[in-house]
Amino acid sequence: MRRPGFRNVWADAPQAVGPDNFYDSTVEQYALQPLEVLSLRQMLEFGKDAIYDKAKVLKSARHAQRELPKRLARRLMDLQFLPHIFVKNPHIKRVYDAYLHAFDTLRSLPPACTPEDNARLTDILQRLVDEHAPMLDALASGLRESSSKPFVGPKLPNLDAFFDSMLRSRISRRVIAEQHIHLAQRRPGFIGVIATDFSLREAVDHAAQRTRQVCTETYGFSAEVVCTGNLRASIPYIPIHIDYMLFELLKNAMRAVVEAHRGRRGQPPPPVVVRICDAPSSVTLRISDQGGGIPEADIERVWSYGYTTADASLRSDSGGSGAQPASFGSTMTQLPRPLTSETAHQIRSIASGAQMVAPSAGASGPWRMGGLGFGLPLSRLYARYFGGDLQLVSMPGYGVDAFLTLQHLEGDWHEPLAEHQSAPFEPEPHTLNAYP
Ligand SMILES: Nc1ncnc2c1ncn2[C@@H]1O[C@H](COP(=O)(O)OP(=O)(O)OP(=O)(O)O)[C@@H](O)[C@H]1O
Repeated sequence: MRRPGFRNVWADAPQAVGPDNFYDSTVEQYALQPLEVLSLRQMLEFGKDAIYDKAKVLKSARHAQRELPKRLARRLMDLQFLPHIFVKNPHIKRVYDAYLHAFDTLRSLPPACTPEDNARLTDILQRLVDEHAPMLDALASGLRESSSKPFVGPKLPNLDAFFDSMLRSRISRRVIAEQHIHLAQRRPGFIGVIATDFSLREAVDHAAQRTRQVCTETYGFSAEVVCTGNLRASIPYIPIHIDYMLFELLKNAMRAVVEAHRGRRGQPPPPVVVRICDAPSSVTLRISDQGGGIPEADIERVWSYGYTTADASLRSDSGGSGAQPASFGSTMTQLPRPLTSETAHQIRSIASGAQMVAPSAGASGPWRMGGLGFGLPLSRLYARYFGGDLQLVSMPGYGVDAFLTLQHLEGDWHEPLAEHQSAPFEPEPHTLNAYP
C-alpha cells in the first residue's frame, strides 16, 4: 500500500528485462562462445562468386548472425567491468544501450534460410551500421568528460586496453556486417566492400586534397603534399580503412608543419612527402613532415586514447573551425558505401556524401583538424587489423616519419580453395587473421 507523499522507489523502478536483468546471464553465455576468426584473404575467396550463388549469401548471413551477437556480448561484458562512474557517463551509457539493443535484436532473429530472411537481416544490419556510426564519438566524449573531472579523472584506471578491444571489435563487426550487406551486389572492382585493386596513389591524392582543404579552413594556408615512390602500387583492401589512416596521418603532419611555420608568412611551408614503397608481401607508405617532431618525453603517450596537444578550438565538438571528421562516425558512416571500380571517383563521391565543403565555404565542414586524440591509436588498430602496422619515428627539432605498412594479399587469392566452400570463415593457419 502506498502512503500519500511517500514514493516507493522499488515499486516505481522500471523492471529490467531481457539480458539487462542482473540475474540474466545471456550476455555472458554469448561472450563465452569462441569466435570464428576471419581474414581478408578468406573474405575475398569466399565472396568472389557470391553474386551468382544464393546458398553462399545465406551462409554469409548465418555467419554474420552467429558472429555479431558474440562480439557484441564480449564488449558488453567489458563495459560491465568498468568503474560504475565511467559506465554511468551518459555517452558511455548510450554506447552500452545501443550495443545491448543490437545484441538483443540480432540474437532474436531466426537463422536466415531464405532470400526473404536474408533481405530482412540485411536491412537490420544496415540500420545498425548507421545507428552505431556516432558510437565512436560517444566513446571519445565519455572518455574526455570522465578523465577531465578533477576528482574522478586521476582515479580512473588506464583505459587503453579497453578502447583497443572496443574499437578493434567495432572494426570487425562493421567489416562482417558491411561485407555481408554488399556481398550480393555487382560492383566492378569490388568483392563486397573490398576493392580488389586499390590504387594507393589515388588514395593518397584524395586524402591529401581533403587534408589541405581543412587545413586551409583552419589556419588560412596549408602545406603541399608530394607523393613519390611506386605510384602504380595497388592492393586489395577496404578503401574506408586506408582513407581513415591516411587522413589522420596527413592531418597530424600538416598540423605540425603549419603550426611550426605559422610565423613565417612569406615563406611556403615545407611539403609533407608521402613515399609509396611496394614490396612483394607488403606496401609501406612513409609520411614525412618537417613539423618539429614529437618531444621524446611524449612519444609513448601519443598512442594513448585521448592524448592530444591540439587546441580545444580544433576539436570537432568545440564549435570552432577545424578539421577532424565532425564525428568519427561521419568517416565511418560514409566510407563503407558501395564503390565503383574507379577508386578516386569512388572515394570522392563518398567524401561528397559526407558533405565535404569547398574551402571557400569557411570552417563549417564536417572535417576537423584534431583534438580528440584517437587518430593515431585507431589508425594503428586499422593497420593491424589486416596484419599491417603503423610506427612513428620522431626526430625532435626536425619532424616525424610515419610508416604505415599494409599487407598485400595478391598472389594466391584467385586460387579456389575447396574447404572455404564448406567452412568459409574458419581460421586458417598462415593467413592474416583479424583480431577477434
Ligand atoms: N607528425 C606529427 N608531428 C608532431 N606531433 C604529432 C604528429 N603526429 C602526432 N603528433 C602528436 O600526437 C598527438 C596525438 O595524435 P592523434 O592523431 O592521436 O590525435 P589528434 O590529432 O591530437 O586528435 P584527433 O584524434 O582528433 O585527430 C597529437 O595531438 C600531436 O601532439
